[in-house]
Amino acid sequence: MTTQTNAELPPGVPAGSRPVVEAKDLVAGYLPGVNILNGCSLTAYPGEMIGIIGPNGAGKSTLLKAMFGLVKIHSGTVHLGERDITNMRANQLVQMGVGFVPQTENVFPSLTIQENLRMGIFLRPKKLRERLDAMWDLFPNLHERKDRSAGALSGGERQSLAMARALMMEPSVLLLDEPSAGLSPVRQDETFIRTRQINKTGVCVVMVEQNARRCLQVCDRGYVLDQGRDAYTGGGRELANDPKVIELYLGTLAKEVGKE
Ligand SMILES: Nc1ncnc2c1ncn2[C@@H]1O[C@H](COP(=O)(O)OP(=O)(O)OP(=O)(O)O)[C@@H](O)[C@H]1O
Repeated sequence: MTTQTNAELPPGVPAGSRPVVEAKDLVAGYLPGVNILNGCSLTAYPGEMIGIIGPNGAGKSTLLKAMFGLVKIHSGTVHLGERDITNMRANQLVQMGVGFVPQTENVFPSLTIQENLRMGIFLRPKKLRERLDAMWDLFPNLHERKDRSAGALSGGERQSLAMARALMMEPSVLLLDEPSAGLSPVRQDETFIRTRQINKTGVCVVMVEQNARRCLQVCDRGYVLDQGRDAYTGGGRELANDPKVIELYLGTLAKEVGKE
């Protein structure tokens, strides 16, 4: 893993901090000989909330999946703290403290809310009660409906449940793939606020988002991916106002930033 001097740490990250998770120079893809990531790097420090944005097909979801062992990494490394987790399997990573919430099919629709949360911690059943209580505190709306089937939930509630399920194992890093996708603007806003609350409980969050402007507003730092590489990185607001980033997003971010 890279040893960073304090001078290289992002603004706001306390001196002496070590990365919680670090992906370095990832080359990865779904099919032999077809790379989607072409040398992509990302570092998240304790307490950070990181946004990954970029044009369609840039490889944002692929980056998260590669970090979670769902896409084969051909070269480059992923570290969780000091430990090399490159190409480890997802079930191992969950045990080690990596949570992942996919964009779709992220709950068991035929199970109740409470049963879904139980599934999230079947590897550590002794912690069930304590973690359930923590989740009811964080997501009181889920508690009210704990015996309701997950299939009957609205999009926003389902997204909350998916996050809660991933949090049952007390991950040190939570990877979220487009948590606001398909939600109304109000529900999107709630999702961003909720995600920030989760982050404030001490979980490092790395999220892919289509809603680039809102994502950059709430995140400490962002990465802009283009063609499988991290083209730009910086503070959230700094990136949102960066002409180069705006240029890459002509037609999307450019218009939105112009409204501010
Ligand atoms: N399961 C898969 N098998 C083969 N190719 C895939 C698979 N999933 C994604 N891809 C390809 O990988 C490329 C990057 O996809 P990815 O979903 O990572 O992009 P993205 O930046 O998240 O895009 P979007 O914002 O549209 O979701 C695309 O060309 C896509 O077609």
